[in-house]
Amino acid sequence: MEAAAATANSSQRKPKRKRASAKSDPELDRLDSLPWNSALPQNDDDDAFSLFIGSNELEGGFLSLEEIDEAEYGLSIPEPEVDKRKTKKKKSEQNENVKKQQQDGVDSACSDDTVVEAELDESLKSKEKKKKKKKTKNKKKDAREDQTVEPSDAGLDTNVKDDIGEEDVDETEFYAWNELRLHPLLLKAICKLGFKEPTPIQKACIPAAAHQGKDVVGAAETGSGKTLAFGLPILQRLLEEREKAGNMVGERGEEPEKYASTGLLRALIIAPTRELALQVTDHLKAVAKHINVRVTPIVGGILAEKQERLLKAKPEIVVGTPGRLWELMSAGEKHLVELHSLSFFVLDEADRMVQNGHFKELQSIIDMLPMSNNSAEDNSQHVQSCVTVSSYQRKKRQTLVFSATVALSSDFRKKLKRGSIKQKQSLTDGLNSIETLSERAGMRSNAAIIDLTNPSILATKLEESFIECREEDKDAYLYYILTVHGQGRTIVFCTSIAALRHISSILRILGINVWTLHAQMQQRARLKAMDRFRENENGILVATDVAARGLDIPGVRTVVHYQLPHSAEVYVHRSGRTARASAEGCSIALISSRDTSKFASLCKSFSKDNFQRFPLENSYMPEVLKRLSLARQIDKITRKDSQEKAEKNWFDRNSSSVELVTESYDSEEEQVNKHKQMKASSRQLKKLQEDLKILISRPLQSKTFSHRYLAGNWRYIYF
Ligand SMILES: Nc1ncnc2c1ncn2[C@@H]1O[C@H](COP(=O)(O)OP(=O)(O)OP(=O)(O)O)[C@@H](O)[C@H]1O
Repeated sequence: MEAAAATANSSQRKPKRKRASAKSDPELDRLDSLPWNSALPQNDDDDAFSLFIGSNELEGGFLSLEEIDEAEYGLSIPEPEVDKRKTKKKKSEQNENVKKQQQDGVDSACSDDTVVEAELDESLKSKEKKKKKKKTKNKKKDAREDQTVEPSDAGLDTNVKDDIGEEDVDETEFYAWNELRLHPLLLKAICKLGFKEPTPIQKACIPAAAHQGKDVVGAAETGSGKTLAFGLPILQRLLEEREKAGNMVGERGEEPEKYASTGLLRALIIAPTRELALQVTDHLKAVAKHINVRVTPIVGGILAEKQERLLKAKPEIVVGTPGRLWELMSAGEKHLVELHSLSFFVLDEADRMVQNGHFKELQSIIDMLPMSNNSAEDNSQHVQSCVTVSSYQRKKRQTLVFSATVALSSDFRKKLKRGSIKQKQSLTDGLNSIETLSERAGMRSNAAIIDLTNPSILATKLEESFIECREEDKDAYLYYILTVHGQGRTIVFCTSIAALRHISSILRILGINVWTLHAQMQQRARLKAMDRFRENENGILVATDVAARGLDIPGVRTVVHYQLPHSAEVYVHRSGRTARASAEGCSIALISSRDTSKFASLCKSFSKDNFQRFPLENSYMPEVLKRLSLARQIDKITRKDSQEKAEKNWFDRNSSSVELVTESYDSEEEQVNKHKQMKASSRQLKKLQEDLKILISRPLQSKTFSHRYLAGNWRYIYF
């Protein structure tokens, strides 16, 4: 049953439902017969001065944010500190202007904020007065209803008193969201987050996913807001169900549970890494701030008891990694296997999950989803829990697949039309793995396929550059970038943990504090590194590609490819950690002779003949190389010492475990020599450390300057 998506601001006309050819559902018929009652005050007299300032009237317009909150949800957003009369006048002029535009057929969603001062005629004023009286009456009536209709467990927090901070919120800045017809409580959170307009991927995906009930395949550059492009439709659907249930309860005085059962898993979002799953959770919680929806991460590294406790709370939305999710689902975790009420199945960074071996787990998870092309009744036969799933909660499940680099074959839609894939279909049957997963997840042939990736796929404001150098000098050029160029947060990407360990050790010896992130770290250490990096606005994170995908850390100004990645996709995701949400950012690749072929294919895959050279000031390099020479010697000695200590400890540990009495087989003379060597190297280490300390105590100066004290004043002498 393709139920028409109701909107929070619908017009009086009840949306017509498109009835599927299948036999009708008495329950749905009963629901259909009920009078449709939008959640917002209606203006009965059609020619009344419209309060709507959003999309065209046929679809129902929008109240402005503060009118919704005041009129409907008992929220008081204080007017900005300006002359109230003027604001009122400006607003009614705005609405008058919009009404005029609507009559001219102009889409008022893009109504011009600088409304021309129009003369407000007497009739409008009298309508305004009548409207005001009616609105107050409505408000009282709705407030009464609110008490009876919206009980707290329906999840709408109707008495949110939110300090949006009137001085910094000009509601006219948020009109761009009107066209997406999102619920006021979502708009409220968006407004508070300061998101002035939807990003292109959100504009393109939300109508299809939230109001047309479609499956979506979305691809857009990194940092373009894909998380909310799938997150907002999920929350919108839950709010609409609850609101509809609330209206029904108002009409019939029954329990809301009957219409909008809570405690069911409604959305399952799968992300490739723990960090990304936690980040998606945070983003969703931020926009779900004013509604009672539980969003829970299911990732490795969280204690099993904690995980069980979280699931016992029966979250409506679960965000997890494939491994951990499958581990719990295959163990029969109740909340995760009762999927009959699932309305959304989301794959975030879908191609990454396929690449790094999660394909099997993903397929197993998908194979547990009830087949989405059954009618509502068939699903109900699979209901294992005692809680019935209301008829509109049994709407078709929507599948949303997102990434910055989703590669779809041109005839993907045709393949979808071919009907569901044979269970054992191998990957070689003309479907790539994303398409296979999408089809197995029940993606329908009318899916909205939205690819906003620009030819280079990279963020528009990303400056890409490279530095050519010797492999052994990469650490020196990295030191230069961090000390001379460095501004804001920097992420340094390596492909190997050995390289990561080398440069993080060198940088620490040079007095630069770095955090590291790689797959061999314990979960707790990884999360701590991420937190510290986020806390420090000039933080430096040295990471392997585990951090490449999806991580959204604000203020990352520079990405350094210390070692080039193995694929163009990984390069895109690495570089996408900066220049997010239309911010500026730069990515710098260190290219040695080993990297030339990889670099050439990278340039080819982005159809770029070459990246721009990074504007290096070579005059700094002599000083830089001097410091690096000392640092490398110190690193070599300390590494050798720690290796010898580790070997000795290992030997002692193992010999004591087998009660073997150990004695040194070195001769007296050898032992004396060893001791002398140790003394010499510790003296050398001390000397090197002192020399380096003097060097780094001075700011890094370019070699072209020589400071001389002359006749009581400083004068620079150029060589
Ligand atoms: N409409 C918006 N206006 C401004 N900022 C937004 C908007 N939507 C999301 N953001 C912010 O933009 C940043 C990037 O969002 P998000 O992580 O969803 O991008 P993404 O496309 O998923 O990136 P990636 O491909 O790296 O996963 C986040 O900090 C998010 O809070």
